[in-house]
Amino acid sequence: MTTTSKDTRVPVTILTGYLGSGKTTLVNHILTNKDHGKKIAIIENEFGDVGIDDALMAKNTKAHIEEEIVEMMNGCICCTVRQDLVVVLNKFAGRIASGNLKLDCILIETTGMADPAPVAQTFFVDDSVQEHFRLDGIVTLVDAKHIEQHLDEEKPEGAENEAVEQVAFADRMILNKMDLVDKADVERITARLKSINSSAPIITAEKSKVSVDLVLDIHAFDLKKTVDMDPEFLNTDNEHEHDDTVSSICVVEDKPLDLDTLQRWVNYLLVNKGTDLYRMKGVLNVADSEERFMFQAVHMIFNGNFDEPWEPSEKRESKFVFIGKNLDHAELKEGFLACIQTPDLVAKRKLALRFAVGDAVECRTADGYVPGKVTQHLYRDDFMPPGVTAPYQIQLDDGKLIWAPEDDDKYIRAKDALFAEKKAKTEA
Ligand SMILES: Nc1nc2c(ncn2[C@@H]2O[C@H](COP(=O)(O)OP(=O)(O)OP(=O)(O)O)[C@@H](O)[C@H]2O)c(=O)[nH]1
Repeated sequence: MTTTSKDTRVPVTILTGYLGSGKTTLVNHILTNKDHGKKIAIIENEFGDVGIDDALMAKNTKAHIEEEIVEMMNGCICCTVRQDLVVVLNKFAGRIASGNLKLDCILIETTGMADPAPVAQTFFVDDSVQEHFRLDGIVTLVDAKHIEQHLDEEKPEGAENEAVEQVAFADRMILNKMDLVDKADVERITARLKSINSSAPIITAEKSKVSVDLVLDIHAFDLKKTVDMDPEFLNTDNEHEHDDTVSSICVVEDKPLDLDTLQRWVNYLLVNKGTDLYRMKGVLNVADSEERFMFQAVHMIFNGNFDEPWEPSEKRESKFVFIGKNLDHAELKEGFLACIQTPDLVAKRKLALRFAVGDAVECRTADGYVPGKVTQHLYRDDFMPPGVTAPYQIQLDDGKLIWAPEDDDKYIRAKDALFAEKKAKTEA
């Protein structure tokens, strides 16, 4: 079947792009932008065993989705769950045929590790899918900061480079994260993308903000062009192989995590493992917080914040997904579990502090350093931000109770430190 102006089949967009390139951000943008007036169904696919994208989707986004959103988890859409895609599409077709659903388009968000070709193939080899749906275009998100690393990656014998495939099969590319690169980078990357795929227009964007008309219902997929590029495109026996040095690990844990320990550990990972750790995502249950901690990292770039409160009906548990190359699963799991706030961990944190309860100290206040005594370790009150504990509570000599945000001389130091310092200098 070919596309004609009378074609009433529902257009389907395949949204692809490497891990962390901004696909979910684009879906959020489309769903919260009401101006396009389109009724859109989203089909989501996640690489790991644990679904996180649904939780990462903003509440206001969800309000626009109604019941159409479908999340398909556990695996890769281009391999194991391809048949599930056919089932979901046929379910939509049934609802449309019975008048229960009217859709202007469908958006399939693939995993960052998916090869878009086998997903696109579904629209030409499955009769029922072909009858009701038309592949409108493959839109590839490109992370301007990290794409070169992924295009350059040497792959094991026989394995495909997914980042290259995603660029090669694109009908349109969105060169995203413009805020993280300069003009020279953009020129170099654009030339590189064009050398792989000269026909797909490249749109630059920040935070995946592009006009919806440039992405949906664009009539961009061209079967002839695709078969010319890849003569095996329609061959259903053509197996593709992923690079199995890239893997994912998911950890789910219901005991609350210690924010301070978690931050130190994540910092360690970003600094020491950021090259091979392509992606981290988490929805975390942090001790002393009624709000969920939402967590995202792409290589060394990290975003994390407390978000909406846990719903009363929601299970307070942490879900953490890591995706990367040559990951040491046992080490990551152990590192994560070491962030659980146990009595031992709390005792260890107290032991690591420089001053004991009762020690005479000086604290920096608006009036300079003021003397006082440590009254409590790991202090917390309701006025403090979620999850945060201060290393010390101190009673100043005038009776006032304050807390020190860090165990650092900038905030708290030994009593008479300045005097001792001056004395040492004079003696020297
Ligand atoms: N600095 C910057 N960050 C961005 C931009 N667009 C998206 N991000 C951030 O990049 C991270 C990944 O974005 P997502 O939209 O979740 O990426 P994704 O492609 O859906 O990720 P996967 O589904 O894991 O492959 C998030 O922390 C986003 O906030 C951008 O233009 N600039």
